[in-house]
Amino acid sequence: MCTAVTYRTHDHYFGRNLDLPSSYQETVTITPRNFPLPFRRAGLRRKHYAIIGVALVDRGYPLYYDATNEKGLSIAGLNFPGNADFKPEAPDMDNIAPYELIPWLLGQCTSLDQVKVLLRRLNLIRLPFSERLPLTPLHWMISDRDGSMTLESVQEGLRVYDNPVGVLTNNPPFDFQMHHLTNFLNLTRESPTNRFSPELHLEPYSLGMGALGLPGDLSSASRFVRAAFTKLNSVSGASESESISQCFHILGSVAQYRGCARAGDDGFEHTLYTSCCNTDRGLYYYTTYENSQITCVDLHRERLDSDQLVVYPMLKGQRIYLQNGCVPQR
Ligand SMILES: C[C@H](CCC(=O)NCCS(=O)(=O)O)[C@H]1CC[C@H]2[C@@H]3CC[C@@H]4C[C@H](O)CC[C@]4(C)[C@H]3C[C@H](O)[C@]12C
Repeated sequence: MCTAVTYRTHDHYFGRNLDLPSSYQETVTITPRNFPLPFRRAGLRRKHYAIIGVALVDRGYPLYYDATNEKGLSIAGLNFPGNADFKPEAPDMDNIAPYELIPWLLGQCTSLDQVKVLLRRLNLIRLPFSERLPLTPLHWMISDRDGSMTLESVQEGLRVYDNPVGVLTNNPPFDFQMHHLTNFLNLTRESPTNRFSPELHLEPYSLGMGALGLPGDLSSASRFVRAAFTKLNSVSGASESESISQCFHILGSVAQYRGCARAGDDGFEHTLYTSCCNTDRGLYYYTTYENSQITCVDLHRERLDSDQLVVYPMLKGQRIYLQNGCVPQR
């Protein structure tokens, strides 16, 4: 499963964990403004906003998992098995395949208001990218500087929710996740006082007891609550370094460690990468499961008027700073 979050200090940040048993060869991919973007049922778009994010490039097409455009609009796709339902083509609608949604919206929109206009005509269709990469059940968090929304194509149709938390995980559907927060309305960052019974003398024995009851497991419902609590109580300085550090810590609170959640015969769910994009400046930061050093790719260092994709492999090996010249064995 996955988690996406936004974080705001001086600048705006959009990040996600990608949790899977194994990777697909994803890369940090920049789609410049003149890269021709073919849409299977919605024509060819020759000019669009530039996009940076993580994608699998297949047959020359950027299959984005999460991305931000040069105007700071961001989208992440997360697994939504059993609930995502894509539709047959419909006349007078923008018929968009799920894998096309990110380039479709980020190519044309600068804000959530513009996205909302396009969503009125959007029909997410049951059209796979290829035989090797079939349809996968996704839902999306879409964010700009001022807010977030959740997009779910379910049996009843397209559901668009305001997302005042700025967090998305996986199942169940988003209206459940929001309502579920009610169960935790009593949690607090402050030290609690005894409300259990005036007949007993009960005192906290540790800091952090105001959040006793915050779910610690890796289920998507629990990760939603935990990421929300961590994010909404986050305090950090506004510098770039302090901001991204805090954003990585929020995502770290819901990261998955290999071995704790079995994923079928394929192995164990683990956080393949964590990203945090400064959406105001087009800086895409990431770490991987075995590389805790933060790596950054800058959208604005590329030739954004080009027509060629730019692809950076994710740096995956652990990088250890040898402070006194030590030589780790093996
Ligand atoms: C699996 C991932 C979600 C992570 C997650 O939640 N994992 C829980 C697994 S489990 O449910 O717990 O077992 C999602 C997130 C984004 C997705 C890609 C989006 C582009 C493209 C769309 C095409 O249509 C199919 C291939 C394609 C490359 C997609 C593959 C896969 O679907 C990706 C990686």
